[in-house]
Amino acid sequence: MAGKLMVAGGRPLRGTVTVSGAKNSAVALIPAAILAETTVVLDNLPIISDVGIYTELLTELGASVQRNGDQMIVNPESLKSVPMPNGNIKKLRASYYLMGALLGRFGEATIGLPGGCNFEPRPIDQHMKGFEALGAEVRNEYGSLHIRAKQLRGAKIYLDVVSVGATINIMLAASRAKGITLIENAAKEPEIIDVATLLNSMGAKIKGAGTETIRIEGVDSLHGCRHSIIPDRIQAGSYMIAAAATRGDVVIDNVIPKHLEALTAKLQEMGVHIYEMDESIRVVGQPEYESVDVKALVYPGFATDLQSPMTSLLTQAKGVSILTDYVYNNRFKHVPELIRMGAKIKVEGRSAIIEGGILSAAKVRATDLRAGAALFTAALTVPSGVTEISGTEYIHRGYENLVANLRNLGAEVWEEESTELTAARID
Ligand SMILES: CC(=O)N[C@H]1[C@@H](OP(=O)(O)OP(=O)(O)OC[C@H]2O[C@@H](n3ccc(=O)[nH]c3=O)[C@H](O)[C@@H]2O)O[C@H](CO)[C@@H](O)[C@@H]1O
Ligand SMILES: C=C(OP(=O)(O)O)C(=O)O
Repeated sequence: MAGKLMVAGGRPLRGTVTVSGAKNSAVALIPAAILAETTVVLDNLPIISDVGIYTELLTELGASVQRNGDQMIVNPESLKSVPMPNGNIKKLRASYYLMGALLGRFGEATIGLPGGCNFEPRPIDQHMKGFEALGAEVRNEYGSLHIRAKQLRGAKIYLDVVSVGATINIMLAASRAKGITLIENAAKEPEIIDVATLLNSMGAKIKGAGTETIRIEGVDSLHGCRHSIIPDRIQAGSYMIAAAATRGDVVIDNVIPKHLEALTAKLQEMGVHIYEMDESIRVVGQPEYESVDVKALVYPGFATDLQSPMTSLLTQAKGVSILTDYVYNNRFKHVPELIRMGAKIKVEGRSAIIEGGILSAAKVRATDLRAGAALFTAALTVPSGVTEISGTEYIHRGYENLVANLRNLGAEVWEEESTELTAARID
């Protein structure tokens, strides 16, 4: 449903919120499951639209998929490598993992170019470079990639850019290649370790996930297993930022505090009080914050997926902060919308220069998932009036139960069906 999120801000968030499993793991683990020849059970799945679309994609491929709350049972016994040029494949970015998974399982895949949050061009040349190094032929015809290999063979692959998606896609295909694959300059995000853990439980032989060199010894077949998904560090980080922005006091539960170190350090530098427990983090907001400079980098640096909501928090600091994204060249679609809410922000190259000040209610549009996070964070700080955020379909890609969670924390938030008929802004 195209909807709008209505936020009457100005209330500090207080209480406890429990974070779901990680979107960026889930959307890789679900396709990884089809490499198995028997049933895979995934626990702690987030209930978000990306997972719903992936459930449909697996069904279209002939797998039997059962969902019970946060559990998914995938039986891939009747799976086929059906060409998937259009439809659901275009609805999410991580559909590209079906390329690696089908290539590993059947030696062939025909998959349309991915959709999802296109806040800037997001090439997948490194994925293709990896498949080709493994011996596959890749043809791009009418917006679909046809990938074929008579026999995948292990290879040494140096990634020109550190890419989460390319690292995982190559791991998926290489786990069924003959011989040894080395991925050099691999991404180190926790979700990569999660995927390697699942594949190893399925019988793969992967070492080094979480470091810059991953070694995969191909195996002849993979089998079913049961796996629990890691907590979503981006959802957790978003609640931490919202708690600080509203000067609230929130315990965020079901987190791995180590995954959030870069954010925690930055919040502390601003003056936010943070207490880490084994599986939870308490964030206690303060009346005043110092301005800081933030650099979004690959893991373990500050996550680019948190830079948009962080932009909103920095509007609450004294003075001028500079936020630079070194992962994406131009991930600032949230900035013009924040400016509509009275924020003083200038974008120069890959940096946003943010001057602190009070925001006001406005009608704004989320054009991607984390732009949505930036907007609900900003709206929660607005002292009076109701902010209307359209584009909730993006927000539902990555935040399980957002409205209920924020309401439990004392926010006045609700969702309404959008009556906008066109993409043009009518306000
Ligand atoms: C489903 C998922 O896990 N999505 C995450 C994943 O996206 P995704 O895996 O798509 O992002 P990448 O890590 O691949 O992208 C990092 C950078 O490398 C560039 N690049 C990437 C691949 C490629 O073949 N060529 C190339 O030039 C991209 O344009 C980008 O500038 O990591 C991003 C960076 O942490 C996060 O923002 C996304 O939330
Ligand atoms: C950009 C994101 O996701 P995706 O790569 O799935 O579009 C995100 O989670 O912020």
